[in-house]
Amino acid sequence: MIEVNNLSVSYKNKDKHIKAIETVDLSVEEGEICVVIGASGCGKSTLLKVLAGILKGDEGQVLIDGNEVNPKSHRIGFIPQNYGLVKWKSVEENVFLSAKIKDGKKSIDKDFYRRILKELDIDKLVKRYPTQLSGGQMQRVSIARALLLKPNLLLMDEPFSSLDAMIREEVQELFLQVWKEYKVTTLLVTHDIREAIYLGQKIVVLSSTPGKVVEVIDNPLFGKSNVEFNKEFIDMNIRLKNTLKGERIG
Ligand SMILES: Nc1ncnc2c1ncn2[C@@H]1O[C@H](COP(=O)(O)OP(=O)(O)OP(=O)(O)O)[C@@H](O)[C@H]1O
Repeated sequence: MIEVNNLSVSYKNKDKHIKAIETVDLSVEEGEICVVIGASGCGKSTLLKVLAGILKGDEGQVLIDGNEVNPKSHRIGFIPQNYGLVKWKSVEENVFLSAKIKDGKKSIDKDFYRRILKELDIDKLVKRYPTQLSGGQMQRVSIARALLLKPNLLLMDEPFSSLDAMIREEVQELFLQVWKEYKVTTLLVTHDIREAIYLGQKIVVLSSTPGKVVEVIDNPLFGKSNVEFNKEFIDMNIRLKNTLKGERIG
């Protein structure tokens, strides 16, 4: 279980002090997918970086199963917004990277590796380097790397944003399939309302900067495809839109 208690984070640049997140409380149950949605600049990436152990908060704490977050001891798969690929390593080496660091190359589940690469449609790109890939392809390599690690906690920062509509739906579905098999606790950040409704068992809405939690929704529409014209979906869409709009104005 992930617990974020009273978390505030700020950036200090020379004479400037930018508060990115203010007194955020949030919990994610074991095996749950929690989607965090909010306007651009509201602190979503900052929250994920603290959960990944890359950034420290000014106040508050982040606990994974009761222990302070520690990337060395916890198995955290992180898909950052800029994909986080190593430029001088091939696609294959990039995909192996996190699992290799954690467990050594010999322990990598090669069947799972082949399956993910095929389903993400990057199996023909394994010898290429990141500079030879499109944004959407780099995003899929980053997703493959995080999934191959078989993490206990998966942190995804707008992981499907560079994919075109058709591929996005396929990759979202693949993610749900893998999640159903491994039930990995997941925190996914997005500003796409449709994606939040499809992928979030729990949806947490953040206010505009500094990000505060304004609403937490247990989402009955989680994992349901082709529901865009159902009243329940339309109502949820309007509810989220209004909360986000209200927060931007307020
Ligand atoms: N390194 C930094 N130094 C100073 N300010 C920063 C830094 N990184 C982020 N910020 C500021 O902190 C706030 C939160 O940024 P963050 O990237 O977490 O937002 P976000 O919700 O992920 O945005 P987006 O949806 O556009 O990716 C913003 O006001 C941003 O300008």
